[in-house]
Amino acid sequence: MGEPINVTVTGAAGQIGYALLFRIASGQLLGADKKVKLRLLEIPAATKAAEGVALELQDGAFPALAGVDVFDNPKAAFDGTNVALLVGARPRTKGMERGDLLEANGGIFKPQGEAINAGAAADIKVLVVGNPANTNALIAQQHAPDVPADRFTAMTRLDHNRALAQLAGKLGVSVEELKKVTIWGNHSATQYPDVSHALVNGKSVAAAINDQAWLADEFIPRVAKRGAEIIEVRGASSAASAASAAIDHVYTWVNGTAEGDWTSAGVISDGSYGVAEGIISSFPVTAKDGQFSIVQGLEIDDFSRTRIDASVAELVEEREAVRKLGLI
Ligand SMILES: NC(=O)c1ccc[n+]([C@@H]2O[C@H](COP(=O)([O-])OP(=O)(O)OC[C@H]3O[C@@H](n4cnc5c(N)ncnc54)[C@H](O)[C@@H]3O)[C@@H](O)[C@H]2O)c1
Ligand SMILES: O=C(O)C[C@H](O)C(=O)O
Repeated sequence: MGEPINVTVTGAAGQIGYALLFRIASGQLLGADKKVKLRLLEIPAATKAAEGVALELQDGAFPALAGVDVFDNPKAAFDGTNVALLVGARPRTKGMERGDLLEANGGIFKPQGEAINAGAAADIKVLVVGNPANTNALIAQQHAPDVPADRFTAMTRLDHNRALAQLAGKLGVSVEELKKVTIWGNHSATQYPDVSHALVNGKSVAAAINDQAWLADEFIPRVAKRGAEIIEVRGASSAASAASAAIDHVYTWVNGTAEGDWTSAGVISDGSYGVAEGIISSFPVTAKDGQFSIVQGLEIDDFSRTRIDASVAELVEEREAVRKLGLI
């Protein structure tokens, strides 16, 4: 199995943490052939609860789990870490948009970025889940100048999975029959779930659905507002599905995308598709040898252009807002 891989999870005593940690311990984050050492970071008021989770992890007797440590200090928690899952942040409640959390949560990601810069392993990979995920990832990245910028990613895999599930339901197929679905932009209601390149068993999804009104007026808002729907129906923000998407994101990053397919992830923009350089935006990405690459050369029609531009404009505004708050 080789040396254990250090995985730091922030917000370890929270809802997502509880759903996530046991899946990591069972080997689903990186592959069952790799041992993991968990490093749980919490605020001081919640370290006791995190210690309780650590006891339960021990009780799972997971062969892939090489150890669990609990920290209340980011410098210690990120020291030598290979994979960092930045989950710890306040979730929104009914009636809020994720952007409303910028002021409440943004401050968490500056010291964490600095701690990653100071002590993480050279191969560090960071996934930001805490909302607003894209801009929080940007804040962390901006405070880690010695870490390659492409190691900071934000989670839009949950949106991607939601899109797959909605399309599979509409078409009466299994999710594995779908390929090349894309989420563009922000993990917010402005995101653009795009099926214009998507395939079902090798044929165009748009042609198979043959209903532009359903795509524009039902599918897109359903996916983009699913987080709010979960909060409304469940009474709390999504947790197990978010944990599942975090597992998928990192597993794909490390183990690669399948030939002829791609996934969606918030990655630093190099200006591809006219997306403002330097923001963390969701793109269609492939993964190979532990690296995400933005899929190049896709045709963007007028409908897609308008939607991508709207979400990117929101991300640029969020960047301005955190500049004004002195967070970057
Ligand atoms: N990107 C996505 O798709 C997605 C999906 C679901 C939820 N989320 C977001 O994930 C975040 C966590 O959600 P949750 O339901 O687990 O919330 P939660 O309130 O149950 O847990 C959050 C935990 O983070 C801890 N925390 C707060 N500040 C911290 C810090 N500075 N360092 C370490 N830990 C800290 C809290 O003590 C708490 O235990 C929220 O911001 C939520 O909106 C994102
Ligand atoms: O919507 C939220 O606030 C939680 C999360 O980002 C989600 O998409 O479920």
